[in-house]
Order: sequence, then structure tokens, then C-alpha cells
Amino acid sequence: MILITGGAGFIGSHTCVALAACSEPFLILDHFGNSRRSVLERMGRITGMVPPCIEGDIRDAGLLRRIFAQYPITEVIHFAALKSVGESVREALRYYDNNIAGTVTLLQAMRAANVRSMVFSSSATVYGDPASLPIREDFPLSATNPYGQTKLMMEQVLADTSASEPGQWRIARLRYFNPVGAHESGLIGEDPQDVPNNLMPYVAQVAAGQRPCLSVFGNDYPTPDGTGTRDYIHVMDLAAGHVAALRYLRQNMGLLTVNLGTGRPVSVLEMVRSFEKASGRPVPYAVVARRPGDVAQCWADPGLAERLLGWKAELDVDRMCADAWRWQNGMARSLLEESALAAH
Ligand SMILES: NC(=O)c1ccc[n+]([C@@H]2O[C@H](COP(=O)([O-])OP(=O)(O)OC[C@H]3O[C@@H](n4cnc5c(N)ncnc54)[C@H](O)[C@@H]3O)[C@@H](O)[C@H]2O)c1
Ligand SMILES: O=c1ccn([C@@H]2O[C@H](COP(=O)(O)OP(=O)(O)O[C@H]3O[C@H](CO)[C@H](O)[C@H](O)[C@H]3O)[C@@H](O)[C@H]2O)c(=O)[nH]1
Repeated sequence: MILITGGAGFIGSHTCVALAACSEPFLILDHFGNSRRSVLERMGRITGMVPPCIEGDIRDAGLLRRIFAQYPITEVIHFAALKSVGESVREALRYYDNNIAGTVTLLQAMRAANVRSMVFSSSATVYGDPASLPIREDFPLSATNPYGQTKLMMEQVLADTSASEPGQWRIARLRYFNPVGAHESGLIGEDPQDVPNNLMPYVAQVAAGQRPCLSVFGNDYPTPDGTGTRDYIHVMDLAAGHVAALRYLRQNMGLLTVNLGTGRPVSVLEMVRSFEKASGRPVPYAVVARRPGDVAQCWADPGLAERLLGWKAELDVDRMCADAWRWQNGMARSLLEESALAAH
């Protein structure tokens, strides 16, 4: 059985659906700090069974001990983390505590239970401002904010843990590029609890009429249309990458580090046009100043993942927008209305 920390979140919920589709048993551990309990029932509508879930915190060593004692856990996929760059600058200690202390507590509990296999959510943010493109796994690493720093530090914790007991650990550090989109059912998707920081959920809310206008952060970058480019990857492709990593670890001992991206850069304006096409709605935008800390361009060389895992992203940006729109215009809208009603 696979323990999925943060399995109720955006990437975790889609990965659980992918695992259920290949009959892999799993157990979710999530404290719902950045997700809704109702996601479990919606996942159940897709898979035919509400997934088993324990509500709790990865920093709770006693709870982890009980979980490892009670369930036949053999592997862990570790999504649980705080992920907002801006918030991490204002609340640095909260980020270090949740992400670093949480991961160390989890690894200690795994070791005590003799479970030494983990798939870990890292991020392209560990490459900082890349000197050249596309980005390969052996490029220099750096961080420009506490969130990125926690990802770098957790990657180090995992490397040192692996090295401390040679031949015993199986660890995959998956560096995601920009996960977007939603499950094709429209029942689960990215569900920001606040004003979205990221491009795709913001564009989706503008298309849905929930926000008047997108601010495009700069059009004077050295890119074909002047706006920033990113490697957007469909969340179901990303989910499939986790299944592939899990299978790789079952056959291979040691530490694996791979990019999960498409290898194709997409600009802000290309994303806007694709979303307009998918939704049939206009996405009004205004160009404003660059966002501090943004890099001009970021995209992956996904070749290593293809060679080692036999995995490759399949879904294009039009499909990412179509699926995100189905989610936004249906379930996400009604969840938002429910929250607004509950707040009154
Ligand atoms: N979404 C992205 O753009 C992106 C990009 C690169 C890497 N990542 C990483 O992928 C992982 C998943 O991201 P996501 O987008 O699904 O985020 P998310 O916030 O939707 O999901 C994270 C889940 O973990 C839970 N959680 C957080 N701290 C916890 C704790 N201490 N104990 C128990 N549960 C806890 C939250 O309630 C949430 O359900 C994170 O580690 C994130 O840093 C995300
Ligand atoms: O309202 C917005 C939001 C974003 N953008 C632009 O859209 C592009 C993508 O921005 P996102 O915020 O969606 O994604 P980032 O690549 O900037 O950041 C994300 O991916 C990084 C990895 O590369 C880190 O993981 C980070 O935590 C995560 O938020 C950038 O050019 C950004 O300037 C806008 O123009 N307007």
C-alpha cells in the first residue's frame, strides 16, 4: 500500500486517480490546510470508490507511527507541502517547519517502520534563473525565496538520507515544471483558496467572469512575443509520471532525479489565446510591470525521464486549457458559490 501525503491537493488528487486506474492500493494523509474534504467524494465519483484518507499532519510523529503500524505501507509519495512563493517570504519559519521538519519527521517514521521508498515532489524552481535552455538535471541549483530554498534543502535531506544507508533507500526526486489542467471529468482540478498566484487558474477565473482582467507581468522579455515562457504540463501527464517513477523504484535502488515537463515553451499570450479558444470567452488583459523574481524563460529537457522511466508528456496546451475550463466553469464555480454562501 502506498501512503500519499497531501493526496487531497491538486497534484495528489490526480495522482490518486491515476493510481486507482491501475489498481494500486493507497492511503491518503492530509490535513486539508489547502484542500477541501469534498474532493474525496469527487475522486470517488471518478474511480468508483471514495479513497481511504486519514486527516492529520505529517509533522505528527505519533500519528505517523500509528499509520505505519496499522497499514501495510511499502512506499510513500510525498506531496504535502506549503507552496506559495509570496507567502514563504512573509512566513519563512512556517514554510521551513511544514516543509523541512515535516519531511524529516516523515523520513524518520519511514525508517523506523522499515519503509525506504519515496517519490518526492520537487520543482523546477530549484534551477533558479537558468543560464541556458532547455534545462537538464545536471544544471546548477539555486533558490531565490524560502519556498525554493525548502525544495533545495529537502532534495539535500533526501540525498543524504539515501547516502547514509547505501543500498537501502529508493528515492525519486521529481522536478515538476508548471502543472496545469484538470481531470477530464471536470470533477477535480486546481482549487486555489485565495486569489490565484499562478497564470492558468487566474486566466480561468477571468474567462469565467470571476475576475475582470489578467495582469500580464511584462512584455519586454527576450522571448518571441516579449512575455515570459514556461513549460506547462498537464496534471494527468504529471500523475502518470508518478506511476512511472514508482515502478522504476520497484526495479532500481538508489536516488533518481528527473525533470517532468514537456520540453515545449509556451508564452503568457499563447496561453491566453489557447484559453480563449477552449472556453469561447474573451480573456481581457493588461500589460503591467514584470513580477519581481520571475525568470524570462523556463523549460525542461525531459529526455532523462523518457530514457529512464519510459514516460513522456502527451497532452498539449489546448487540451490543458479545455480540461481546466471544464473544471472552472462547472465544479470550481459551484464550490466557490458554496463557500460564499457558507461565509454569510
Ligand atoms: N502546483 C505547482 O505548481 C507545483 C510545482 C512544483 C512543485 N509542486 C509541489 O508539488 C506538491 C503538491 O503541490 P500541489 O499543487 O498539489 O499543492 P496543494 O496545496 O494543492 O496540495 C498539497 C496538499 O498537502 C496538504 N498539506 C500541506 N502540508 C501538510 C502537512 N503538514 N500535513 C498534512 N497535509 C499537508 C494540503 O492540505 C494539500 O491538500 C507540493 O510539494 C508542491 O510544492 C507544485
Ligand atoms: O497573473 C499572472 C500570473 C503569471 N503571469 C506570468 O505567467 C508565467 C507563469 O507564472 P506562474 O506564476 O504560473 O508560474 P511560475 O513559473 O512563475 O512559478 C511556478 O513555477 C515555479 C517553477 O518554475 C515554482 O515552482 C513556483 O513556485 C510556481 O509558482 C510567468 O511568466 C508570469 O510572469 C502573468 O503574467 N500574470
